[in-house]
Amino acid sequence: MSNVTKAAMPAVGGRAAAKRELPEHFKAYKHVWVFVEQERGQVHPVSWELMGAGRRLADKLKVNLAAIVIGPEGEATRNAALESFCYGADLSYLVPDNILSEYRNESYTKALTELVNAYKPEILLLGATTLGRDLAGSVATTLLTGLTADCTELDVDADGSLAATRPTFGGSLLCTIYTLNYRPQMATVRPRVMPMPERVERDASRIVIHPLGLIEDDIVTKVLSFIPDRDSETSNLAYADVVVAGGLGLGSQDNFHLVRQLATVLGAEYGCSRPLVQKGWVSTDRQIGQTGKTIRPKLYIAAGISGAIQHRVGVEGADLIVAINTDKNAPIFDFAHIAIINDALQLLPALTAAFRARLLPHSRARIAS
Ligand SMILES: Cc1cc2nc3c(=O)[nH]c(=O)nc-3n(C[C@H](O)[C@H](O)[C@H](O)COP(=O)(O)OP(=O)(O)OC[C@H]3O[C@@H](n4cnc5c(N)ncnc54)[C@H](O)[C@@H]3O)c2cc1C
Repeated sequence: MSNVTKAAMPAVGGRAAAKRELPEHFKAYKHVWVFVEQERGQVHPVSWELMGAGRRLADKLKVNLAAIVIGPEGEATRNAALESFCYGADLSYLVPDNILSEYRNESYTKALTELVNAYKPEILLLGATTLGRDLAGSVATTLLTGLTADCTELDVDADGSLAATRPTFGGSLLCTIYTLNYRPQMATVRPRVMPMPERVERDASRIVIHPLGLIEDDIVTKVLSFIPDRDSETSNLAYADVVVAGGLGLGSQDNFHLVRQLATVLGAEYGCSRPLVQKGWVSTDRQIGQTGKTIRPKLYIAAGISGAIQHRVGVEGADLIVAINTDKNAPIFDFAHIAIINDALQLLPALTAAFRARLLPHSRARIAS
């Protein structure tokens, strides 16, 4: 509704023609906010990644960066607010209330929209996690403002507008989306898309505690108990230092064990391209790419993966990409740092044996000492 893409702009006048003067009541909207996502006392690292991105935007706009911490009363919620200063916050808005113990859309939407209406940020960023996506959508529709989901780049234009860039047309194009005439300008970013800023020990400078005027009877949803997903803790793919992945070039589900074996020897996580998930060879949480996980490992080994754009966007933040492919013209060689033109079915077991011979004596020595 309120979002304008470059592609949809009128030919004459460009974006400037689509921008009207901000309505008077939006002119007071200032500063950049990052929603600090925490559940059961654990802050999701995407929140700190967003603090890094938010800091850059706030510096460009010469405004403050605020961390938004919503959760139950107690140390964990307060610690999340304190920690936000170490990742660059100038101030933190804290809504501590036991009604917020478990995430529920109604109570969190109420808390965040109340904060926005009271303190008026011009930019509001959230992680594109399950919780963040749910919350961002309902906050944007409640506030009747624009939301750009799954951004890969955030910047500020010369006129101070948020330029939120994301893949479109199945990842083959990037489009930059503006929320010109509404506030706040909202965006979500997936974990690992933005680099993690360095943590610098800093004292809390300013915490604003905002009381939430909500009682349990006002909330329709009740949380009876929390049962973690059996598989939710099995993969740390997005945050792994070393990732080994396989694609259709492996030829069969049975051959995927070659990827797992190398990953085990390297102490790495394993992943795959989308077709392997679609074929049911590998579980969904292992998919890497635009519609899977974004990774930023120190080392990424891709075996039998062609390097389609939708895969590339999920891996190009890796420090070192080693690609194994039989086709010397495979697109993955356009962005891999080391290209190995070879049969993955032969090379993967050879690499596993070589690393096992080199690494295992060291780990045995470490265990013994
Ligand atoms: C909206 C949308 C979203 C998508 N999201 C994602 C996503 O998140 N992640 C993703 O990965 N894809 C995604 N895709 C799919 C993507 O476009 C590609 O189809 C997919 O990445 C291809 O997977 P692949 O590289 O495993 O297979 P292929 O493209 O078939 O490539 C197989 C490669 O293996 C090589 N090969 C063959 N035999 C061997 C061998 N013995 N040894 C070594 N190499 C060999 C071949 O030369 C080839 O390069 C998406 C597509 C769309 C339209």
